[in-house]
Amino acid sequence: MGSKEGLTRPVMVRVLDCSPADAARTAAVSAKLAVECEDPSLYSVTERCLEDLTRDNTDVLVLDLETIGGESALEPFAVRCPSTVIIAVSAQGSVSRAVNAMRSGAHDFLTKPFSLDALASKISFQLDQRKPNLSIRSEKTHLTKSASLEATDASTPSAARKAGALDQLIGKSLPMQAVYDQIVRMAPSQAPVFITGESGTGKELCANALHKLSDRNKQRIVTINCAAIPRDLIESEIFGYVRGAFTGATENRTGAAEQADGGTLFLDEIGEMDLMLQSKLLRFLQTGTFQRLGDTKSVKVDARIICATNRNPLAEVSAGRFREDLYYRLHVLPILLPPLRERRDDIMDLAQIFLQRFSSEERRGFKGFDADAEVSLLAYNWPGNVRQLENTIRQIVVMNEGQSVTIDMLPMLIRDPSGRTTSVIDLSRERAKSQPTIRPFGTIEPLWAQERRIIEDTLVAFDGNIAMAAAALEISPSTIYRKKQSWLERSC
Ligand SMILES: Nc1ncnc2c1ncn2[C@@H]1O[C@H](COP(=O)(O)OP(=O)(O)OP(=O)(O)O)[C@@H](O)[C@H]1O
Repeated sequence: MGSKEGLTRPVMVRVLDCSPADAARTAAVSAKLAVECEDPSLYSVTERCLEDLTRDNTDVLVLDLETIGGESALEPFAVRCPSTVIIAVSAQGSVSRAVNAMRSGAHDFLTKPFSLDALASKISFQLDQRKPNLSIRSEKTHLTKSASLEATDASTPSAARKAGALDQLIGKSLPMQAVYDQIVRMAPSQAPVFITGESGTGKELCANALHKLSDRNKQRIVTINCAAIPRDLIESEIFGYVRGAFTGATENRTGAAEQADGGTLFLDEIGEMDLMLQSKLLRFLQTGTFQRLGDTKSVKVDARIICATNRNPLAEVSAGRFREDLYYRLHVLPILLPPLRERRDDIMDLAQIFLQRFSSEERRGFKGFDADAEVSLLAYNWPGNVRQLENTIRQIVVMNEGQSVTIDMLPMLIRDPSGRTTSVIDLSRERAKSQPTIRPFGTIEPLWAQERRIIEDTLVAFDGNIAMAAAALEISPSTIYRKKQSWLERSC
């Protein structure tokens, strides 16, 4: 078996098929490829395969759709190994199945039974597109570094950490190690990165690490939070405007896209962007050019796009709130940040580092947590994720003295075992029950006022943190911003 020019290590092929005979037959494709292959790994159980994808290097993954539960179950595979060639196979081939499989992350599709030559040719075509990636050195294999990674001297998560690019991200759990690996692999690329994850899971930190590890790090990363800016101002924030474009535009202003020229444009909470602006962003992605508001000239900009959302982007597409074509333009390199409750191994590491940081900032002598406090921190569900843990530890440090954090220093919400599963909404309902609002008999509180009370209660419970309150209420932060604005307007 010869080695193709440009490939510097054996290719790793994995096959997932609940029929061991089919899996073995498919795996024989490795003998037909014009590249050197390691012994293929065969799986009949989805979970085992997913585990190995998180841990080890994978170049080619052949997935039987009946085994994984259909094409909609493909996404976790694509998310875990964004640079792997994924070929979906199925005994029930149809055009719509093939299209759906490719939309969910497969690179190609074959109907069973297929010839090994057909499979080999599809794999070879895809591998040819990825030659540079195949020379990336992974921690577990011995490969040659790619030129761009050498430039930042951060071709592995541990090298990236040594170089300081991952310093802000704390957590050694397996899901976070997989995230670090994705960051390191995706950073040198020019393709857009799409980060998803609940509020407070570290999406902004992740975007900053991607920028720091890229060869664009000499230029700026410019962040626009689409939820925090009123909708009618987002366009001018991103694309800028010229004097006279609207009332109050007294001078020309460059937008975030121009400021990010040569660097990175990070569009946080992109799910909040309205459909008209989504079209303009799509045109910018397609052409690299845009017009400032009120201008007729086009501006050309070279900015790498990273975007993030705490919504489910595919559900937003289905609901018609997010353009499908924009989704596929942006969703090239996906990163999914796991919620804290799914990586409990990280809770005490994070808590300890926050405790040290805030003790030193606030001149307190805290050194650690006693056993009961630790048990409560570990048992709590953390709906506001790392941000909630960080705020909780800061609050404890500010409000208490001592060497060890004890259970009575924890907020009631976390310390009360019966409250561990109690949501903030439940708490505000309890509060409403115990302190009924006194209103004249027969009057009914208007809906907006009731809504305002619930939102304000939740904000109090989360120390005014809008993102966390929004997550607990299962609404978007922009809804809270807009409601606050409307209450202000009512009181004027
Ligand atoms: N892995 C982590 N290590 C250390 N700090 C973290 C980590 N993840 C998040 N944080 C901290 O939690 C807070 C929220 O992080 P960040 O803003 O990146 O989250 P996010 O997912 O972008 O939130 P949102 O969706 O609300 O914008 C920040 O103060 C950040 O420093």
